[in-house]
Amino acid sequence: MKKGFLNSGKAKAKLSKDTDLIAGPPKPVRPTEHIGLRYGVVENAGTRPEGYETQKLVHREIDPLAPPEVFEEGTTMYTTQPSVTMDASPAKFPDGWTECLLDPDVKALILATPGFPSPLIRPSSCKYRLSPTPGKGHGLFSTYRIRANDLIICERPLTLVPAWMRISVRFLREMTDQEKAQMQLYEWEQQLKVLFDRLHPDYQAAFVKLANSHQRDGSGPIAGIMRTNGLGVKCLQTGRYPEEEQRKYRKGIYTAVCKEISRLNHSCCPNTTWHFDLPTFSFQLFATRDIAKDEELTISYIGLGEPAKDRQLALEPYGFQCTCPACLAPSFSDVQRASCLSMPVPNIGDGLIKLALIEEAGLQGGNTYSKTLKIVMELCIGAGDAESASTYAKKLANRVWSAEANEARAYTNPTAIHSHPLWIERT
Ligand SMILES: C[S@@+](CC[C@H](N)C(=O)[O-])C[C@H]1O[C@@H](n2cnc3c(N)ncnc32)[C@H](O)[C@@H]1O
Repeated sequence: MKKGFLNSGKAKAKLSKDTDLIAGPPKPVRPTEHIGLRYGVVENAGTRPEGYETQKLVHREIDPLAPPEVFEEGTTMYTTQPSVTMDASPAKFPDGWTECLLDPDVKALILATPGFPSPLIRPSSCKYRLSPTPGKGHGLFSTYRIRANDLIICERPLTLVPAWMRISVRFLREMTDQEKAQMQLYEWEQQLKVLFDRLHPDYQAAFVKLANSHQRDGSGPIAGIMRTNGLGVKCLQTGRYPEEEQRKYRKGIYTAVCKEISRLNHSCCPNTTWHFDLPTFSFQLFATRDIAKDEELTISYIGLGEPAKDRQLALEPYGFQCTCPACLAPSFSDVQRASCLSMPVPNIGDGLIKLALIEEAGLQGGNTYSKTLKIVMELCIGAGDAESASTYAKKLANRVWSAEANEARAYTNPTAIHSHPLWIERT
């Protein structure tokens, strides 16, 4: 679409879904940092202090192809990705699309991704069902035996929004911190409502069916569902935020809600893991070990290296007590986890022991397992054993979700190992 097109009568008559909106306050308001989101039961949740003025957001239609530098600092953009026409329906576009709230430079990054938007990579068949699960609401269960590394689900999220956002709130002098936090949640909901209204009715229906563990902390209904079901997307970093701010405030990280994958319950020994694939703009869910028919599929909502009591603390916003095997036997599993994850790998034998111990702890979906496989592969190269090195490269390459898989793909046969820098160095 050409610049200026949006002002033409033709454009107004035929508003297409690739017409983006930007949101911003009517006059400059000093942006405020998140005070920190509360959860659980918050007193006076959802009430607005007397005299509080709701921020009126101004939405403007813009040229969807406008470069990021034309936007004012602090502008966020409502955009549909991949872009579809107004009459798009899930039946016509089974790959689906996502309603996004993006920083303009992140939208530019998505559009510049080689291959974007590629069609979804579909698993050979549907291997799961949604069923009630005692004490956990609903969950996903396998309908077939699933093998380790198999792709189980591939889906585009319904929504994608920043995990951290500048939210303009006109604070009154007498407001307490609690009230300020409540007003941020209130204003956030107003912005999310615009996004929700852009969803296709079928997607809206799927969204409102999802769990909400934030019903008594002042989160609006849309924010509550996002806080309960959002999966983190870290690959949309544009270098705008320093690393420290990314870690501390989750700046530059996005959170996405899915119709299917958001139905997965948590386990500290999960049997699946997921990865966001930018070219297809989709989440891919993989089995991290063999899964029996009718077993519940689980992911981890949190980091798994910490002791059970810290993990439970991190799970508090989700409002449940974890009863996975590791949490039921913390005195054993805390030691088991800490020792296998920190075990040094001076030789191939120790590497193989470490891999077996990580499997025993149920942590084979994690980074430490991939990193150990890589070290074992490199130790095999050092020992001049191209055959074994390629076997471990193959295992690594099959772990599509891991950061190391891409590089390993080049070394999955013994001849290719001869082109590995470490092999060249030793010969
Ligand atoms: C992302 S949703 C998962 C799907 C949800 N069970 C449903 O019915 O749609 C997260 C919510 O599921 C429940 N949940 C997830 N894992 C659980 C677990 N291990 N034990 C108990 N409840 C769990 C909690 O209520 C949590 O807030």
